[in-house]
Amino acid sequence: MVIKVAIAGPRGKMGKEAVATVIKNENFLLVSVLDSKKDMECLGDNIPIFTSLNLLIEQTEPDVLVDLTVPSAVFEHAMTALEYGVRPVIGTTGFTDLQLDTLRNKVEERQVGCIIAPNFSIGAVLMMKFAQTAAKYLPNVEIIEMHHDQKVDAPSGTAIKTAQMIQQTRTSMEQGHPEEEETIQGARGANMDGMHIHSVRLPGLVAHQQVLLGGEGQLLTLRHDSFDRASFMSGIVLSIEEVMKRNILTYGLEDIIL
Ligand SMILES: NC(=O)C1=CN([C@@H]2O[C@H](COP(=O)(O)OP(=O)(O)OC[C@H]3O[C@@H](n4cnc5c(N)ncnc54)[C@H](OP(=O)(O)O)[C@@H]3O)[C@@H](O)[C@H]2O)C=CC1
Ligand SMILES: O=C(O)C1=N[C@H](C(=O)O)C[C@H](O)C1
Repeated sequence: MVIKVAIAGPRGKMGKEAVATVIKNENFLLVSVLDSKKDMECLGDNIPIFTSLNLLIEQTEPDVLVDLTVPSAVFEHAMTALEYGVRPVIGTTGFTDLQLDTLRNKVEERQVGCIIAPNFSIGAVLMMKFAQTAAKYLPNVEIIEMHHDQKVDAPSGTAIKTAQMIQQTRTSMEQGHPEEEETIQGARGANMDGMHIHSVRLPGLVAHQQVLLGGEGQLLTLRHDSFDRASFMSGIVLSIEEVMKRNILTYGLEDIIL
């Protein structure tokens, strides 16, 4: 069966790559795209562009909506898609806990699959999994995520997901000196359950993360680098295929890939 796919954010850095990936996959048919401004009638290959998700769904009937947009738009896109029975595959980051819970309830109510993947690259998923295992033995954790300077959310979705996975194995505790004080606010980064997350934004970067795990006289460093957005494409293909088989909300690709 050919899977009918729509993509939100087709002119973005990720969206462009995803459009090319879906078009060249013979098991998928790109039926439409959702843009914030319709300054073209059609994308190449006569793919219609919509600015209204409702109209896009009613007129082109996709099976799956791939969202690669912005934190301020993605939640509404996902809720609308689920309402229509269209399965979201979401790469966009910046969800609040409340939004994730609301989506989970919506998926349960509609019984329609939804995949939220903070990171589509296999290397990043492995890094998160290895960090989760390591933190059981080395519970002093600092996460340093580094991205291009056009990124709007901080910390990255990958860093948040990494810390959440580590929380499942690490005994909850504060780190550093009990009386430590910041001379400049923010110097110790964000504090998630005692773990510290530091966000670096620089031109020239794509997506990079280090997880530092300290112990007595030792340091374990786990590092992943995406040098090119091609690194995310096989995860998008897998998610489109997998979301068609599921009726639950899947948050993170570790349960699918590993
Ligand atoms: N899960 C993963 O593996 C990855 C996730 N990401 C995430 O994907 C998202 C996109 O990243 P990236 O491509 O770098 O960002 P870009 O800023 O390059 O692209 C975002 C695109 O979304 C469009 N857009 C904004 N609002 C809407 C809307 N309401 N409807 C439709 N389109 C809209 C923008 O159009 P305009 O500028 O005209 O408003 C723009 O073309 C981010 O949240 C990022 O964190 C990125 C890489 C990997
Ligand atoms: O904005 C990006 O570029 C990326 N966003 C995702 C995140 O927030 O973790 C995934 C990847 O790191 C690239």
